[in-house]
Amino acid sequence: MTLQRKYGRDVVDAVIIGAGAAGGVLAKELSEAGMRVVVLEAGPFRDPQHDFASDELSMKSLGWEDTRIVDGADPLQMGHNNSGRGVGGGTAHFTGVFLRFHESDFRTRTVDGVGEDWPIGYADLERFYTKVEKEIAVSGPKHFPWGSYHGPYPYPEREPLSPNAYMFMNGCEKLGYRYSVPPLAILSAPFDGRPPCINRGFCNQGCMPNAKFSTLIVHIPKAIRAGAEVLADCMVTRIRTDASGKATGVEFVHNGQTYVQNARIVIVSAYAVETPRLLLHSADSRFPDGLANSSGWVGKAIMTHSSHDVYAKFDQEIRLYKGTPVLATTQDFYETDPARGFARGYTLHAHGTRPVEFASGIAHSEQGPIWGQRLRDIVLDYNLYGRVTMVGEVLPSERNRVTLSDEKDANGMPRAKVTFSLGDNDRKLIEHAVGTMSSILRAAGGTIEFVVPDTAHLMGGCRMGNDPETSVANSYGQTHDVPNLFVCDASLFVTSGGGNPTNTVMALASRTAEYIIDRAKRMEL
Ligand SMILES: Cc1cc2nc3c(=O)[nH]c(=O)nc-3n(C[C@H](O)[C@H](O)[C@H](O)COP(=O)(O)OP(=O)(O)OC[C@H]3O[C@@H](n4cnc5c(N)ncnc54)[C@H](O)[C@@H]3O)c2cc1C
Repeated sequence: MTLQRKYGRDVVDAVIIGAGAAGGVLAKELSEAGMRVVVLEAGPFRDPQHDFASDELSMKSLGWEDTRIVDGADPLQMGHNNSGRGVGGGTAHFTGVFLRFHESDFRTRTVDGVGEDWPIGYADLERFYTKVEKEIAVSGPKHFPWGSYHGPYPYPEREPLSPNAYMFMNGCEKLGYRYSVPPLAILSAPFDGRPPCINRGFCNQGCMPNAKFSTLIVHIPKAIRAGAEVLADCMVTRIRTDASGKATGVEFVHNGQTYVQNARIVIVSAYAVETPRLLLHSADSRFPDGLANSSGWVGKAIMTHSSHDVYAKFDQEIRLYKGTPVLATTQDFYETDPARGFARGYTLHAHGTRPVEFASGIAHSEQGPIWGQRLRDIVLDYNLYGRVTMVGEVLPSERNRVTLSDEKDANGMPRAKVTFSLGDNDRKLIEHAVGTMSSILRAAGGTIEFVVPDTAHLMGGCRMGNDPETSVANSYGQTHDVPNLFVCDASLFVTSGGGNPTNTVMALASRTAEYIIDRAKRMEL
């Protein structure tokens, strides 16, 4: 079937590659400012009521399932666990924990002598955090104990209706750790035609009732109302440039056919693996090492969060499937404490899980491998398990990177190769966090049974910075080499922070949108 296009023959103001967390924000902001915008999204345009199912296995399809080659000492597990595909991107099946970064996250080199400083600080993002949180009615506590922002959040905190959250709070209480219901991009009361959460607990399978925010249901519909054209199932395979070195548009594939979209500004919001992959693949005679890559930093310093889970067995039922997965959190271990012997820190969440994730997790736990009758016996006791999960800072390393492999995908694009190894500091941090998680579970009355190594979230690979020799883009995502080419997504992150990243991704996108609108008005782009 031929692709129906509104702006097919036009040079639009902006083409946005990827309709995820950042792409959604940009599409809404730019089109509401009167710019003519085309959004190209590799995955489908889903309807939550028809296309989301309360089914753990079938909803794995929300993840980016194309093959990626992984290597390094700690190869990352790709797919549903860390990338989304389809309008909404990762926000369609993310957990909805909506934290701000702390001030120290932007200055780890200065404060702790590790990582790198960002070219911006918390203060530069503060009003964008506030704007994004208000726009999607983030629910949160009246007083959040950690970081620079202590609330109140736009909507009241969620009732922690989850036995796992109560278990966690009980354990923290006994040990003297502070805890809180986290800020969540999940409604606690009706907002903008959407209902409050009814605790079905299928956040990671896509929220059918629309109580959980995603750009699929919030930003993209607003962008379309403002005139944006959103084309789903369109995989961008190349960014085009002209003889003067400016970006002129993109090539994309839909149903096996290649199309071109011309634009005055090209914005890549394809996430931490696909953004560097596309820039590297867009090499031409003028940019032989890939677009925006005169520094050699495209693809470098990709990061994840360490995300070990600790499971304990209790005498009473916990039922990890009940309610919103994360309803209790502590950031008491977020900042560097020299006595611990490593830099930076982590967030801990009481984190629910469904049976398939439980079974596949414990099967490769540090106590494993576990399979066969033993696995069946353990899963029969699923209701008795409680779980705590960490979100640990992983320091950037030049060696952790995305490159192009020799293998090609169905569109003839080289598959991404993702090389990743944890560093010494990362391992010490994990060991400490596993100790803290275990002590909380024990204090709550549980017996530790399984420690499951895991990672979550991707960041970096096109880091921002002031120095064009050691970074890909400035703090607005404008690439140093091609002034009308922007990167705007999690790949801009300089460090990973020790908390969930999406509020920061969206705040950065909101800031970039303001910059582009301002420059476009003054004809400077
Ligand atoms: C299971 C899970 C739970 C999570 N929980 C949380 C949480 O609780 N809190 C939190 O803060 N974060 C969470 N995250 C992380 C969050 O999803 C990401 O931080 C966020 O989505 C990143 O936004 P982005 O705009 O950089 O990329 P994405 O949202 O991933 O969007 C990128 C989009 O680009 C599209 N794309 C890629 N390549 C191309 C191409 N060549 N052409 C066209 N389109 C392309 C993709 O299909 C995708 O839709 C979670 C993630 C997962 C997977």
